[in-house]
Amino acid sequence: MLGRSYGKLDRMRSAYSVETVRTAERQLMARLPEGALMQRAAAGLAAACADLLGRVYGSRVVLLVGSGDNGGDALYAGARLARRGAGVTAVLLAPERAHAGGLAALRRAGGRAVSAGGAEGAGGGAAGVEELIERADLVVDGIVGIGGKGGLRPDAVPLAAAAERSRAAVVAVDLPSGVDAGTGEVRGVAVRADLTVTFGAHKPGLLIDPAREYAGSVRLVDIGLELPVEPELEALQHADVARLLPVPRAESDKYRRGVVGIAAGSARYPGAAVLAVAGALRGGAGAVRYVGPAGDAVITRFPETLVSDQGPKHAGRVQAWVVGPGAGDDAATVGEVLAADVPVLVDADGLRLAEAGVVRARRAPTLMTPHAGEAAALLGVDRAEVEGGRLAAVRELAGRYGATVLLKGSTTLIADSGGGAVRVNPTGTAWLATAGSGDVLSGLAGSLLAAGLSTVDAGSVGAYVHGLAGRLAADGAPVGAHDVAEAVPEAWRNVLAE
Ligand SMILES: NC(=O)C1=CN([C@@H]2O[C@H](COP(=O)(O)OP(=O)(O)OC[C@H]3O[C@@H](n4cnc5c(N)ncnc54)[C@H](OP(=O)(O)O)[C@@H]3O)[C@@H](O)[C@H]2O)[C@@H](O)CC1
Ligand SMILES: [K+]
Repeated sequence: MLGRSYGKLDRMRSAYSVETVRTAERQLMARLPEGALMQRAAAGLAAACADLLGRVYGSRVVLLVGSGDNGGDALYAGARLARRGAGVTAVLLAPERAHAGGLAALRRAGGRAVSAGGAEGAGGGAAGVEELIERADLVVDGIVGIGGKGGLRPDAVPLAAAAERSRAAVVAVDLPSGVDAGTGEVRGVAVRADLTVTFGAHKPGLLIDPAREYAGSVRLVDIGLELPVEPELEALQHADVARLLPVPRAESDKYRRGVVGIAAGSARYPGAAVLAVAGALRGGAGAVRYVGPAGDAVITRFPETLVSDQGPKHAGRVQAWVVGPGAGDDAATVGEVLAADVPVLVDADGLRLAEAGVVRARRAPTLMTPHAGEAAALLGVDRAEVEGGRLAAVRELAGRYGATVLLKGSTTLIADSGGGAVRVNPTGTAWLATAGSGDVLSGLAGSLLAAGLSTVDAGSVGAYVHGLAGRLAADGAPVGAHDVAEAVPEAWRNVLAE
């Protein structure tokens, strides 16, 4: 086996909960002159806006300004842009509660302010405001940030809609207004940004769908916060994955590299077995052992597979098992695999057939890999509930089963039952939503388990490489699951080349 220890997680992209960010901000603010943090935030925001505009002088900038400090950031950044020659108009959602210092700074710099709803001064009135937004070059969304509760309020909805219609680039301040910073949930309308400039730390909502989709690309502005070692969420990057990928040593033979057992497929669904083996052969284990009724199909496609028609118990030693893809109703095989004292990955039909009590009682680790529909069935809730609240769902399942759970989707999440940071995969692509793609992932991640990675690492590295393989294989066109499996070596090389 190739045990790989993972030291300092210094390169990961991390996200921190709103409470953690608030605490860090309070501690820092106590040591700094008043307003210093907001100036740092505004300076970073204005620089990002200027980059996006290219030419600041003569550009038309509209600020959408709510009643909190998020609006304050927008106003101070607007003042900086106005000083560089932009025509800046602030649209105030609550004129009497807008950040006073920010508003004064904007006015001093030559910017103007109008009310969002009423006809307060020239250019006011709802229709006029929407027209202003539609004709802008840049819209800055400072409606609400980490202080937001619930979805966007009704008075802000027409502004978000006008920003979406507009040809202007939309920059969200800290977060797109209307998304839940902590969970990634989106209730009703939210601002759709091209760029989100976030301060101090990523918030979970910026990394998890559906909110992530609203954020566009995300730029982090360092405002000097000191954050705890363990984040709430972490996303591996190329360098992290490169350090985790198993590398054979000079003295390795196939058994030392690990043998992965695949108990999958049925006479009716041989394809799932073939695809799981296709993933497993490219996942770093030294050998792939296949057990089940689809042996002929497997050996025809992959003659290097060790095929057995005995059950898992008599198949010979493996360092990890994958069970479930295309398994139909074969509960006996699932039970036999779960009784083995090695790491087990349970996918697809296997999820339905694995009893929670049995999984919880296992001494060796278990990795479960449901998609949203399967997770919903296990939790007894609607699929929409899982899709809308992915972070809560993955944590709940991990707790119930005492297992590591990988919840598939465009932002795949991996949670350990022991708590700790949840991993989020940044390489997903919609092209991976294709039949059999999950079978490839289960083989790949199972192979990484056999090579000695922990369940959390095998799941997150598997998802990362699988997502990258999907992108490389697709390259803008539809692909089949076997194309994804074949692109795994290229994805692997791509990671190591960094
Ligand atoms: N702290 C720091 O050091 C730093 C903080 N910084 C910045 O401050 C931001 C946090 O500021 P914050 O705490 O003032 O809250 P914020 O996000 O502006 O919203 C609260 C206001 O919005 C309102 N509101 C609530 N829900 C709403 C909804 N759904 N739809 C519409 N409105 C809604 C709510 O109104 P109320 O409920 O009172 O009527 C309240 O007045 C943070 O994201 C970052 O940008 C940076 O400058 C760096 C330094
Ligand atoms: K915002």
